[in-house]
Amino acid sequence: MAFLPLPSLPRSFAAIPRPQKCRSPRMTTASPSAPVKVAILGASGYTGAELLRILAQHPRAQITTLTAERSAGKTIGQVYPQFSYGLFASHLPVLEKTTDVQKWTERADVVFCCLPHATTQNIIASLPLDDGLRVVDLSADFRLRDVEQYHQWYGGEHQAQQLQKEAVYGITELFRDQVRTARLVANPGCYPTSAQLPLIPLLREKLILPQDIIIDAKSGTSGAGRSPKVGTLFCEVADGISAYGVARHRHTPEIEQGLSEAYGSPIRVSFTPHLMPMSRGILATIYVKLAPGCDAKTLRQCLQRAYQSEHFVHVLDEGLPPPQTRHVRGSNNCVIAVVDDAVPGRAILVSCIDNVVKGASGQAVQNMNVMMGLPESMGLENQPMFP
Ligand SMILES: NC(=O)C1=CN([C@@H]2O[C@H](COP(=O)(O)OP(=O)(O)OC[C@H]3O[C@@H](n4cnc5c(N)ncnc54)[C@H](OP(=O)(O)O)[C@@H]3O)[C@@H](O)[C@H]2O)C=CC1
Ligand SMILES: CC(=O)N[C@@H](CCC(=O)OP(=O)(O)O)C(=O)O
Repeated sequence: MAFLPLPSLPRSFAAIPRPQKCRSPRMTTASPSAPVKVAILGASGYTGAELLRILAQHPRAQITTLTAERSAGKTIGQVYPQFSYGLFASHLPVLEKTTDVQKWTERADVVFCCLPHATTQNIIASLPLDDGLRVVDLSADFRLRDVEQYHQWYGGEHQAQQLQKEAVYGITELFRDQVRTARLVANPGCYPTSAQLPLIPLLREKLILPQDIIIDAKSGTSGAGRSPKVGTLFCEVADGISAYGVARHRHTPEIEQGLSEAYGSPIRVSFTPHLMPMSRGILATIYVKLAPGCDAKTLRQCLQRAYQSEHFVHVLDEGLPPPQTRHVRGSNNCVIAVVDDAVPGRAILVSCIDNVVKGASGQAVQNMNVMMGLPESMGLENQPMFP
């Protein structure tokens, strides 16, 4: 987070990309060395808290607004004691109500929206996007472009259908050019990030068949958010593992949308999420059918080519043990392994992320960096926490 004096200006900051349809971009009037003013809506939730942890180390971000619902009026240190110490804490504003839009948008260049699904679309529709405000939405409200599909999976009419069509889907490595000029980025879901990073390059190059893709994924309980629910109580989660949303999880259409666009025709997948007795992490084990003439080596080489210049996506060499959640914990990394299945004609991909970092707040900051013309890895250099 920015406490003056600010570090020297990154070269790329001189040419901040213009958002689409922007009438008066806020940052063009600011000095190039000015901090990027950030509002976090839903700061008292897990993804909001993770944004705070990341932005505390971001040299250009200045947090000007934090909002909450039940916790409005409190300091963030009263909600999360870890944020009550030191210089960082003394610069943080008190949590205010999200609904006071006029008041807080005047103090923001970028808004991170960490609110529950369905609540988000009304809030975002009321924001002055035409005035240059840039938004990264962490909820699912703007991820599905098809209005009918949204209705089918989330229920209710979408309240901002134009923005739903306009929003750019923000897996940064795969859609960087669109993210750069977007007014509204739909930050992907955690499971969809873990599945699409390995699958999309393979489907673009048609190295795997579009049929019979099976995604078996396991998540830590922070994925369910901080609001109390029976399903995430200690006794329900500890000492066991459970499948949930079997054959009907709302991330299925999100994954299918990305894979279908990559392949050029509709793809259906079998996707089963599981809840694990751990706080963070996603491990996705993905079973695919190889296109004629391909093997695990062909797939690995394709992924290594696709991600060779990327800071956060790492494709393991042959023979290395598959990634574990503890290898990415607290980092913005996605680590991928590719192996030949014992069954001829099939391969197995193992993909690992931290659900609240690359699966949510880390990717959101990565998108903000791209949108604001900052170095993409700024604030995201954290190494994984192990043990
Ligand atoms: N957790 C994860 O791993 C991921 C989550 N997401 C998505 O990001 C969003 C935030 O998730 P997460 O942080 O886990 O959720 P939490 O439940 O932990 O936090 C929700 C936040 O929204 C606020 N809030 C709740 N109801 C309302 C309301 N009616 N109006 C305004 N604010 C409200 C809460 O305030 P208060 O606490 O004060 O009531 C809290 O700050 C969700 O849409 C989620 O699906 C996306 C990817 C991964
Ligand atoms: C463990 C757990 O409950 N996970 C959440 C997914 C969290 C996430 O990435 O995404 P959304 O933004 O789409 O909520 C779930 O299954 O609904």
